[in-house]
Amino acid sequence: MTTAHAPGSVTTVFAPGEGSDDAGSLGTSFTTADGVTATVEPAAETTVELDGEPTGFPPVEGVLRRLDATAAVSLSAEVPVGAGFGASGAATLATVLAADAEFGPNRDREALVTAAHRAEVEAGTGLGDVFVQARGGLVWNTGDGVGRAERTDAVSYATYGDRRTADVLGDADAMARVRRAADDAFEEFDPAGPLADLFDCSWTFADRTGLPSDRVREAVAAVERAGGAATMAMVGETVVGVGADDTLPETTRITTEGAALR
Ligand SMILES: Nc1ncnc2c1ncn2[C@@H]1O[C@H](COP(=O)(O)OP(=O)(O)OP(=O)(O)O)[C@@H](O)[C@H]1O
Ligand SMILES: CC(C)(CO)[C@@H](O)C(=O)[O-]
Repeated sequence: MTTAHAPGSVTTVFAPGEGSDDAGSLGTSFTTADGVTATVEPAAETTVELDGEPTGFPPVEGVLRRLDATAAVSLSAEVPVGAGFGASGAATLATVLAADAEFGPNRDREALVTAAHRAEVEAGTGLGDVFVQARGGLVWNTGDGVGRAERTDAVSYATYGDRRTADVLGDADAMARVRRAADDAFEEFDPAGPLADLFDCSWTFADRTGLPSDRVREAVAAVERAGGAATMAMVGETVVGVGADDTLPETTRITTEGAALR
């Protein structure tokens, strides 16, 4: 039995990449210390459980097929699933690291991360989360290559429900709005600046995409009234904020640690 952990990741601005699927998306994201743990054991056929309950998990099942492995996968999530924390990517990345260590043949890390990414793209559950989760930190690509900053800021959040990323990525009108709004947001982005400025600029992006629900809008407004800054975690019913500690009930922090065996 082998266990691996991958951090969650929150994407605040994104745009689909223009190149091959393997290039990942453009955007700004940060990894969260809270993530997903996967424990993998040999089994005649693949099964997945999440926090003790049997479930279907297409990108996890897909990445095992890519390794030509069958396994019993037990996932434990410290962040909500389907809520903008990249839990699907974290589950897939932790599974592929653990499965390769358990079954061999000890592929290099880049090959495993690429396999996780392809499984995410195929399932429609992510466009680049696993690259961020493999690295850790504040990670961005606004069109000039990947940048990374070692940040450990505290972040508060509230989650109001789940929303399938695949539904949003498959909506052509929504994605056209996303592309237009991202172009402007990338011009404002300053990776060395305070997180509050990133969240303000990200909220301008989110607002223009039309993706935030009324509940998300109300929570962002409440944080702003309390003197903080907040935005929507793409693509979930989740608000992340700084500077208004009591307004959002949960807390996590940016981690610089990427996915690893435990
Ligand atoms: N109990 C569950 N609730 C929600 N999703 C679940 C559950 N069990 C398994 N899944 C799977 O988890 C995946 C959730 O993927 P999705 O991309 O929507 O969310 P996420 O990765 O947590 O968030 P995001 O991509 O928005 O950051 C889907 O493949 C879904 O089938
Ligand atoms: C698709 C996405 C913007 C939202 O889940 C992000 O997770 C990504 O880039 O993989």
